[in-house]
Amino acid sequence: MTLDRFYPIFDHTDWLRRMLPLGVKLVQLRIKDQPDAVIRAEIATARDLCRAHGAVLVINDYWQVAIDAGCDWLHLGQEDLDEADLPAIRKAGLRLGVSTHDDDELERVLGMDPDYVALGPVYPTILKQMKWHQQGLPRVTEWKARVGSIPLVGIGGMSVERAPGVLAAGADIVSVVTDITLNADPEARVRQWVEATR
Ligand SMILES: Cc1ncc(COP(=O)(O)OP(=O)(O)O)c(N)n1
Ligand SMILES: Cc1nc(C(=O)O)sc1CCOP(=O)(O)O
Ligand SMILES: [Mg+2]
Repeated sequence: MTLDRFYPIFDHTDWLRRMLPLGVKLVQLRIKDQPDAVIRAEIATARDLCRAHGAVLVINDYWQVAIDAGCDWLHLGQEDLDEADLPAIRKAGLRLGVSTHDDDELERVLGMDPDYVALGPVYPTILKQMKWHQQGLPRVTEWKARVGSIPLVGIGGMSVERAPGVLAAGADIVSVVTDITLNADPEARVRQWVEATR
């Protein structure tokens, strides 16, 4: 399966309702700090919306809920991987994307046969505090050489204007949050993303 090159991340299914009709074909639901019932309901709704629009849905963090809901894709970071039951995830047939930020993390995840590898933050991000400031484009090129045929996702500080350079440096996919969610016109911005990455 070839994943779309445009990979937005949203924290609520209201965003999916708005953006899936515009041509988003790969999307992550990244919910933080919500009660279990909300998380389960949101994941089930996201699953149904993405199926209806022919889009690939990636669930961030909540691997057990994703299994229970019959989802197809998960994203896990390094700390998530410490807690996750990888054999159960694989047995359930879920595909797995993983975060990396340095050499040790990359070495660790290459042994897990991931379905994509994310590198970040390529540019500085305002979304969350991280101990890494920015990896830069040469690092994207280095990571692609190391992951080979595994799809490489560039994340962190992405914009429509930066995406072509990140793809040219070796990323297969560009993932983005605030360039869309903080934009004055998120729908128009998503249309620009779709245009720039198709
Ligand atoms: C595509 C993509 N890349 C990286 C992340 C970050 O995952 P993680 O390090 O587990 O941090 P949180 O997103 O859970 O705060 C991601 N979600 N998606
Ligand atoms: C969720 C996340 N993970 C990152 C990583 O480097 O692992 S950077 C990031 C935030 C991306 O948001 P924005 O597009 O607004 O910078
Ligand atoms: Mg996580």
